[in-house]
Order: sequence, then C-alpha cells, then structure tokens
Amino acid sequence: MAAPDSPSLFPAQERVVDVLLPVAVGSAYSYAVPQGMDVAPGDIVVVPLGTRRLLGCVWPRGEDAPAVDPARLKLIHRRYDVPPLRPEMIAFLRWIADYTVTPPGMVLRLALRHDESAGFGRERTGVRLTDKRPERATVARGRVLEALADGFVRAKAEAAREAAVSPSVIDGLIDDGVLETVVLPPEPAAETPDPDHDTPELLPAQREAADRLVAAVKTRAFAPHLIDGVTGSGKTETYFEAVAETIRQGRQTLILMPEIALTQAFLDRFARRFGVRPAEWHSAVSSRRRGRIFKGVASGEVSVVVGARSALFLPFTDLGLIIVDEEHDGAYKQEDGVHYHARDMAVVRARLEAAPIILVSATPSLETEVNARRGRYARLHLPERFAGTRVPRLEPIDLRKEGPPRGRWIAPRLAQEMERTIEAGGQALLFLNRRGYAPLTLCRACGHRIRCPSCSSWLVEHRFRRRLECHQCGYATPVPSDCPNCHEPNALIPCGPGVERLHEEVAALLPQARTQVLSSDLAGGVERLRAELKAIEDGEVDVIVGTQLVAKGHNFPGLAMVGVIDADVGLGHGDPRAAERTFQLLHQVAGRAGRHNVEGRAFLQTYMPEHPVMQALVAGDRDAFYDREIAIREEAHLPPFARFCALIVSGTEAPAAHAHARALAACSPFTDEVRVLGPAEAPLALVRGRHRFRLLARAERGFDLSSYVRAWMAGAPRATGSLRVEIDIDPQSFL
Ligand SMILES: Nc1ncnc2c1ncn2[C@@H]1O[C@H](COP(=O)(O)OP(=O)(O)OP(=O)(O)O)[C@@H](O)[C@H]1O
Ligand SMILES: [Zn+2]
Repeated sequence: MAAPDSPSLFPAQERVVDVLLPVAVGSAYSYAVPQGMDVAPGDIVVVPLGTRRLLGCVWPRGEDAPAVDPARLKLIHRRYDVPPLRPEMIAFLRWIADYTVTPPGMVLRLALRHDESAGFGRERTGVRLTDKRPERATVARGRVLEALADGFVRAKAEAAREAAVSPSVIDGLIDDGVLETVVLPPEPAAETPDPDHDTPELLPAQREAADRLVAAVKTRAFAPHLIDGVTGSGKTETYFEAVAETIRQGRQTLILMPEIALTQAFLDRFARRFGVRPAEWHSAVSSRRRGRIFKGVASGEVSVVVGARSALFLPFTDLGLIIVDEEHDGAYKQEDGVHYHARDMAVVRARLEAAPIILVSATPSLETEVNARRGRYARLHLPERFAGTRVPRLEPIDLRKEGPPRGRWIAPRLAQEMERTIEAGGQALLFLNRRGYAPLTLCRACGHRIRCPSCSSWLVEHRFRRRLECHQCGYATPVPSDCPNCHEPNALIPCGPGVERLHEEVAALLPQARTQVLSSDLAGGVERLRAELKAIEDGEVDVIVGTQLVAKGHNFPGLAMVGVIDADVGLGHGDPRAAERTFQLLHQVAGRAGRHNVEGRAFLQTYMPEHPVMQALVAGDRDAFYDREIAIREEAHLPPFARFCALIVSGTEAPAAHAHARALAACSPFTDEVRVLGPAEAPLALVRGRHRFRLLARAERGFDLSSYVRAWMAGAPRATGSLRVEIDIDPQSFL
C-alpha cells in the first residue's frame, strides 16, 4: 500500500525497486530510490547491506510483489557507471539459477566479479607543439620538434619514444611553453581487429566449413555447430573466418578456452590474423584491466574476448558469435559455488542472444557427439591435417611382456624410440598425469603410508620443493627423516612415479638431452609456463615430461613422438565417464606429435592392451569408440540418455553428515520418473576435514530435474551447524 501522506509526486510503488545482490539468498531485496535518481531493471547500483556497500543489479519486480513503504527501506546509494545489464543477460542469469538450483544472487556474483574501484581507466597526458620555438636549442630538442612537426597529439611517453629522447626533455619543452599538454581519454580496453589483416588460403574442406559458418553469422540466428576436425586440421583458422565476419558486422565475439596456459600462443595467432590482440579475460588478468574490459564489453567498444569459463558472464551488448574451443575439456565444469558447465551454458546464452555458436574439438564430448548425430548440431568435418601428415596411431607397449625393470617406468622399447627421435633432431614428449615426485610415501619397516591429516588422500612427495603435499587441500609438510608411525630412521620410500621422478629417469637414460618438466604446480606461475611453452615451440627442448597440461591444444612444430607412461590410470574406478575421458586425453596427447613436417608416432604403455578404449586408440578408429560408448550409455541409462543430479552432503562430524544425507533421501518427493540412490560415502570421503556423503537422483532424459530438486530442497530439513549440501546438476565428477 502506498503511504497516503507520501511527500513525493510519484506513486510510492515507483520509488521502490528490487535489487539483486551477489549473495547467497533466495531473492532480491527492496530498496527506495532517492529523489532525482532514475533507475530501471538491469541498472547496476551501489546499495548498503548491513555495514557494507555492495554492487547489485536492479531486478525485474514480480507483478505480485507486495507493496512496500519506501520510508521503511534503505536508499540506493548511487548508480554505478556502466551500461545496464540487458534483458537477454538477465534472462541468462535467471536461467542458470533455475537450472543449477542456485540462489540467483550467487549467479549474479559471477557477472559482477570485478573490483569496483578498478573500473575506471586512468587518464593520460598527451602533448602537442605550440607556435613557440625553444630559446635554447639542443640536438634532442630538435628531434622532438621534428617528430611532432605534424601537429598531432601524442601521449608523453610515445612522444619521447618517437623522438628517442628521455621524458625529461619533453618536460623541459612543456615548461618552456614549446609543447602544451592535453588530457587524453583512457587507453581503449582493446583495439579493433581488422577482419582482412592477413587472410589465409584455406584448404577445400576448411573453406567449405568456413563458408557455412560465415553464412550462419550473417543469418543472425541461434545455430549450434560442431567443428569436428582431426588434431592439427586447422580448426582455429577455420573458425577465424566466422570471427572475421562477426567483426565486419560490427558485432561481438566470445571465444572460450579451457586453459589459461593455452591463451598466449592463441593471442599471438589471433594477432597475426587480425592485426591486434583480442581482450583477454581470466583470473591472471589484473583486476584493474578486468574492470576496463568489463566496461568495454558493456559499451560495445571491445569486439572480441578470449577467456576462461567466467568470460561467459560478461555483459556483451551485441553478441554475434560464441566459440567454445576444446569443448570436451573437463575444465569447463565449475565444481564449486555455482555448479555449471560453461559449454552447456554457452549454448543457452547463444540461444537467448539469437547467435550462432561453434563447438570445436577433435574428440567431442559424448553429449555433443550425440547432438551432432541427431542433427541438433550441424557437424563440419575437417578430416585431414593441414600439414598433410597423418594423425599418429597409438602403438601399444604391453607392460606385462616388455615392461621396464623394477623401480623404473620407461619400457626399453620406449627408451629406444626416444633416443632415435632425438638423434634425428626431433622432440619427444612423455605424458604422465601425476604431479610431483612420487604419489605415495611408505615406511619399509612398518608399512605405514603417509596420508593427509584432513583428507582421505595420500601425501605426494614434491622433491623440487622437498615437501609432502596434499593435492586435495594443499596441506604441506617437510619430508620427515623417520617414519611418523614406528620412528624407524631412513625407512621411508617413495612409491610410484610422478613427473619429477620420470624426469630423473630420463636424465639417467639420455644424459645429453635437454629435458623440461611441464606441470601446472611449479613455481613461477603462468608467466613461467608461457616461457617454457615458448622454449618448446622454438625447439630449445629435446624431451618434455608433462602432466595433462601438455595434452591440450598445443602446437609444437618439432614434436615427433609421444610416450604415454601409464595409459590405464584413468580407467580404474567406476566413474561412468572414465572411458570417454581416457579416450579423449590419450587421443589429444598423441595428436601433439607430427603436426608439421615429420610423421608423428605415439606409444601407449598399458597393462590392458585388450581394453576397448586401447583397442580403439590403437586402431585409430574414433567412430568405433563413440558407437560403443553411446550404446553402453543408452543401455545403462547414463547421461546423455538420462539425467543426473548429485547432492554432496558434508560436515565436520561424519555421523551428523551421514544422518542429514539419510534424512534428505527419506524426504525426496516420490515419482516414478526419478530414482534417488544413496546416500553412500563419497570416494573422496574426507576433504579439508569435512566428511562427505553422496546422493544421486536419476531421471529420464526429458524430465525437469531442476524443478524436482528445488521442490525436494524446499521440503527438506535445513542443514544446520557445519552441515552443507551442494547441488550438482549434470555432475561430471563422481568423487
Ligand atoms: N589454411 C591454413 N593456412 C596456413 N596455416 C594453417 C592453415 N590451417 C592450419 N594451419 C596451421 O596448421 C597448424 C595446425 O592448426 P590448428 O592448431 O588450428 O589445428 P587444430 O585443428 O586446432 O588442432 P588441435 O585440435 O590439435 O588443437 C597451425 O600451425 C596452423 O597455423
Ligand atoms: Zn588434504
């Protein structure tokens, strides 16, 4: 009800708005709008909450929202200086909140995650010539006059650089009145790419695919495509043509990449094609820069963004194209906070924006493959490598018959092949998906295994750092000299290999070779990793020993052979996606070899050469793998032929967590269409001191599982104390 004695000229309802805040509550809060301020849904505003000030978004107010007396509400503090979120963006955020069963504020947080104070670009000072000439002439001053004779404004630093003088010379000329200063607008967040800067000659298959993509961009309608091309077929060059068309239309492009380490080479490649680098968006970009990009994207000034999954939440004003490179990659799934899959949500965003989307992979996810087979996604096929070389088949090395001697991990045949490769001037890559020196440390005297005090995992020895570390929680401790259990001195022995240990073995086998370990956890972070990748590209390394980081999208021209140390590692446990992941990973890692002049070779050390995944890899028969895997999933009612939602219940006390999980199971709404399985102790039963139990809800494909889970949670007992319930729709991990 409007207050009858309202002093305002406006009806009270118009002076109350809902503001969604980036916090974990179910709905938006109401605020009063101060006199003279004009706000509409989508506007970003600063509001008080308790003692804090928060950025929030003015949210559409439901028709049945009760009238509130503005006099009892807090006032909006001010409008934040960015264009409002568009209705399409608001629809997108709502869609994700609904689908993932997450409070909308948590999803908004993904869209507003940058530092408010860093939002403004810094003004710069420019200089230009006046009519006055210097009284004291020097050679340096003469160079400045010459460089600036055209009368144009230049930034101070730029003027000094062009004239090859120190900045103090410029300052002196300003003091003498020979130069005048001008305030320049902030540097643009990104320069405009030129669609015709350097256009490549495309192969016929690339041309055909590119033409279809360009046509899709011109149509300005939602149209999902899959570029399904073998490793090294030039998928990037092909989708660049669609990017070029989008730039020509003056619209924006979003390119998602799974791995920051990949973006460096990509940015250079983009610059070769389009003359400038695109805007880059991920956690390693400074918050100041992110603030500028955020605004540049919202104003339309930034035309191409390449980024990690969080770039999906940028406020594009005119999104004309989305690309998801390496769409099968597991890194697209966010596993904490809002559990969302960036690839799937990218498809949703493209639909809401009425834009084409291109998924790109040599080993599509099973979901995408099924969508392509059913004709929901248009498949564009690139069957051949650009360089004309063949995609390497994987040759098995049967560890039961020709394994390495005890305590070593490189089979004699693999060692020989490496030696031969290096002698011929090529590079070799050894792939082992285990960081550190040894995955397990054991006492020879009492058999004790050293585990993390707060997780159910073994501590991993990191010899470079001389520590034992937990890969779950980051706990670290110096390597003890005595067994912590029986106190026997010098009895601890490392078991099994990690990349550091493999490095040691390579050094012993091939002492002349230049060997490099590539692993995401080594000191120096992204910068160091980029430098190392560059060194490999430039041929400064003979043997690369790497974790899954090396399997992704890299283009190492000199790489001639790949050896997979432990091909079976991912197949052990009962994860429904184990076969798919192993196939993708090993196919991708083999695909790094022979991309330029030489034919590549790849070797697979395995105890199970007869396993269907190994057979498909060895036969080079991708379709056989997909046919079989699709049949299994369909038969067993597994995704994408059924829908899953995992609930992870955790707490500091195991009995309480277990009891809560059982109570949740007991109150699940009954319907024929959903089966609730569990609770069961999670495979990772303890993480960071929290005991974990899992429930799994399984439904038929077309069933609205999100609504079901929402209703379930609404009627469920509250999680109190240390208890927490995480909801994971379409789970990727079953740990
Ligand atoms: N039309 C072309 N003109 C010039 N160079 C090309 C062309 N197509 C591809 N290339 C080159 O071939 C190499 C492989 O291409 P690219 O990296 O795009 O392959 P990809 O299909 O993305 O492979 P992967 O799936 O393994 O990452 C690159 O060096 C690329 O520059
Ligand atoms: Zn731990």
